[in-house]
Amino acid sequence: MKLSFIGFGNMAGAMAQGLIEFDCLPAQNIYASAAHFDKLEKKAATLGIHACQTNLEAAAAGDVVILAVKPYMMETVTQEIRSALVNKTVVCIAAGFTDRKLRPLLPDDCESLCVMPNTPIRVGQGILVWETGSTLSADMEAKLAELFGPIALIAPVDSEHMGIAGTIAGCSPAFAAMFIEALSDAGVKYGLQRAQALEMAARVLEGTGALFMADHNHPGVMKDSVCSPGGTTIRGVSQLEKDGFRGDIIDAVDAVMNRQ
Ligand SMILES: NC(=O)C1=CN([C@@H]2O[C@H](COP(=O)(O)OP(=O)(O)OC[C@H]3O[C@@H](n4cnc5c(N)ncnc54)[C@H](O)[C@@H]3O)[C@@H](O)[C@H]2O)C=CC1
Ligand SMILES: O=C(O)[C@@H]1CCC=N1
Repeated sequence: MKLSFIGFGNMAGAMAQGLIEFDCLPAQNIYASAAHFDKLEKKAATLGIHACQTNLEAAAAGDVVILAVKPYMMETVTQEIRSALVNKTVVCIAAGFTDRKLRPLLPDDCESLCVMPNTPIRVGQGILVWETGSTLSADMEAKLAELFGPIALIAPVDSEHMGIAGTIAGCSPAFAAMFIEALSDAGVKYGLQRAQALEMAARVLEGTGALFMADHNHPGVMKDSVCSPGGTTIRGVSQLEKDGFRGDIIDAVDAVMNRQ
């Protein structure tokens, strides 16, 4: 399979790197175009993929064309490459897109899918929110699931829930990074070296996530297993509740959803 990225920024780069490093696809099967060719060329050389001079050249090269520009550019870019999308598989990763919004931008003779990836796909720990009921053939759906399965949890959702699932998967790495930063700030405040505090904070998120994936215990049960009666942790938990920690997270998701 040959894969083309139209737009090769943070998200496309993370997807390509994940695919290559986890041996899902050889680098020479990946093509990309972007706004600035000189910048793209450097990135492409590091990964061993093909840098294309134009979007049309990149779109023509792939069996699967991944639309990875900003959402507001999608209309212009699809118009530009429309002729090259005939009989291709088109995958759109733009936030806020579902099949209903994407299809009018594409030629009739192509199959398409809307997904929402997240940046941890680069290290094989991603999520790929996947819109169900797409125009993909069963054969291509299986091929794409096989391609991305080793580097992402495939999360099928219906069109109505693409926005919220995309927010939980796609935006939350920023929220999680803020938690890591804040926890490390606290460590530094009490004298830890920044590098060690950051590694510990990141490992806490990684390890707690892994615990959940292993046991599927309710997070409340996981929290209780750390809080001894009259102990130290419950004091921190109590303060977080006073500060509205959980409400803040839900408010953050509301803020994203209200923008979509
Ligand atoms: N960054 C993230 O964590 C996630 C991003 N997305 C989606 O991925 C898409 C890309 O986002 P990022 O990679 O974060 O943005 P970015 O700003 O890092 O990358 C955008 C890319 O588009 C290129 N570009 C700009 N104009 C172009 C044109 N006319 N033709 C071809 N390429 C052009 C830029 O050169 C750049 O390579 C967006 O639609 C976003 O909603 C989805 C999930 C997560
Ligand atoms: O903030 C953004 O626009 C993109 C969508 C999901 C993550 N980043």
